[in-house]
Amino acid sequence: MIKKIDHVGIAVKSIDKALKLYTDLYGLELAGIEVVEDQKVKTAFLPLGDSEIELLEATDANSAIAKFIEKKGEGIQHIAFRVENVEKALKQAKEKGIRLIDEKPRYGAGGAKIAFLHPKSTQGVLVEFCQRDE
Ligand SMILES: C[C@H](C(=O)O)C(=O)SCCNC(=O)CCNC(=O)[C@H](O)C(C)(C)COP(=O)(O)OP(=O)(O)OC[C@H]1O[C@@H](n2cnc3c(N)ncnc32)[C@H](O)[C@@H]1OP(=O)(O)O
Ligand SMILES: [Co+2]
Repeated sequence: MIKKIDHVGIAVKSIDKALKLYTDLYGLELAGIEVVEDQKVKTAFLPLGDSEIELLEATDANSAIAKFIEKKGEGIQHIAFRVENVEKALKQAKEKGIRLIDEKPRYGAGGAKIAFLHPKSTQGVLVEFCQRDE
């Protein structure tokens, strides 16, 4: 079902500040910055091999990212698995009794279709299913 790690989502207070580390020290290239209103986040994608780093900054106090940082501080917030078809993946997860955060796909950065599983069902890892129609 999952084909690869599409990206690792890292919650940061400031993308500008975090970018210095990812570009200057790690030598990654910034591929793009996109605000995803629906998720109340600003994202910055940095390709890394077959995957990407996604830096996430809250655009609103009610953002999942704002709450995450409030409670846990900055850090790895989710892992995104690339799937062929998000709807199918959600159906399979639901059939296996996995608690869904999203019953239907939502808009993801770069026009991806994304949906989240609840960490309570996934050994404490917030998982994002991510479909990109390349
Ligand atoms: C757009 C872009 C893209 O890729 O295109 C994105 O990624 S958007 C990325 C940002 N958007 C999202 O993350 C959307 C999905 N996330 C959510 O709906 C929410 O963050 C959530 C439901 C996972 C948690 O909501 P919340 O913080 O209000 O809830 P709570 O604080 O009560 O958390 C409920 C339980 O989940 C745990 N918990 C909360 N957040 C995480 C996390 N990131 N990873 C692992 N566990 C987590 C808490 O410790 C708690 O466990 P305990 O009870 O044991 O303490
Ligand atoms: Co993501």
